[in-house]
Amino acid sequence: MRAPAKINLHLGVGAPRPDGFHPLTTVYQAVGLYDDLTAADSDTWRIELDAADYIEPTDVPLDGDNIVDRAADLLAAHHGLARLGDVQITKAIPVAGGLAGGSADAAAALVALDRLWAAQTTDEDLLGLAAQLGSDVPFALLGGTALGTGRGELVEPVADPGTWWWVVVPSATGLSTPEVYRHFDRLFPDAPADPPPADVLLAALAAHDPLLLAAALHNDLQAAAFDLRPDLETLIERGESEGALRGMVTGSGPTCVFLCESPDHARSVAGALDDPDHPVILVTNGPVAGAHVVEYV
Ligand SMILES: C[C@](O)(CO)[C@H](O)COP(=O)(O)OP(=O)(O)OC[C@H]1O[C@@H](n2ccc(N)nc2=O)[C@H](O)[C@@H]1O
Ligand SMILES: Nc1ncnc2c1ncn2[C@@H]1O[C@H](COP(=O)(O)OP(=O)(O)OP(=O)(O)O)[C@@H](O)[C@H]1O
Repeated sequence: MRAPAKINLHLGVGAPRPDGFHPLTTVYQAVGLYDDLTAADSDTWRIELDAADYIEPTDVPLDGDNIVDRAADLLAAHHGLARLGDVQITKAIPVAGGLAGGSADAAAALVALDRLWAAQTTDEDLLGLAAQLGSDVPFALLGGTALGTGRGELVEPVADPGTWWWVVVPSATGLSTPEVYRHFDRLFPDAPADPPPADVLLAALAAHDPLLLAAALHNDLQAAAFDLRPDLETLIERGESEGALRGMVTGSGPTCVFLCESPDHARSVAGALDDPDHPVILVTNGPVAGAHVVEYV
């Protein structure tokens, strides 16, 4: 199985609900950075990790705190099955980066274990289980480009013809998603109950106009991320002065993404940003498929 990272092209955040979650209007796009996951028959349960060289393996828990472990528990309980299998995660999505890497693994695990256990879970039930695992997990199943509402777990595909090019700049240290939301609450105690809508962004996507999209990119968590990590604002200013159409923090950060006109343009912006503070710079595109089976030959 292969599952993609996401970026949020629009992230409108409202005042916290009684359950503590924030109502969102978000536009997700799945981009071509992937975690791979395989699940094999076993009479025990085990998770192993193989991480890209820019990922610190100790950042990913391998015990019950791994979201794959939780996904397996939930799916097994749903069907009254025993949780058995050998799971191998090959991680390339930066950890705690705002790219929903854990959510990608959870989505991949649900689909891989459903096949391994011949459980034949319906799509509707898979989406329901995904939502219990995390707000970003249903989108990792769906992929493409989608409007997310509720706390982000209600997803529906939107029109996004063509391909967009992105430079993705992860950070050596992550940001905690709950901490960024808490800081948003401190900065914006009067946030509206209804999150800002995504209409302008959706129109830019449908028109496939890069300048319109650049102007429409929006992230209500960006101010909180900048406050916690002032270096991110400097990085975005640098990327834009190096010619990116627009730079933005994705999700709760700290990963920054830069919209570019073409693969060549993206490679040139990536080259200009390369420095000792940013040893990892990735060029990718979207939209791409959600969690899907890859047959290895
Ligand atoms: C920042 C985003 O990545 C944007 O897509 C998501 O909103 C985060 O989604 P996620 O990591 O799947 O988040 P969850 O695992 O559902 O929630 C983790 C924590 O983030 C905060 N959280 C998350 C989603 C949301 N709509 N409001 C929140 O306040 C809550 O403190 C929650 O306890
Ligand atoms: N399979 C996993 N991969 C990565 N992190 C995991 C995994 N399982 C549990 N975690 C824990 O979850 C935390 C958040 O990781 P993740 O990479 O999903 O963050 P994120 O990309 O910021 O998520 P989001 O964008 O959905 O808020 C990590 O710090 C780690 O402790």
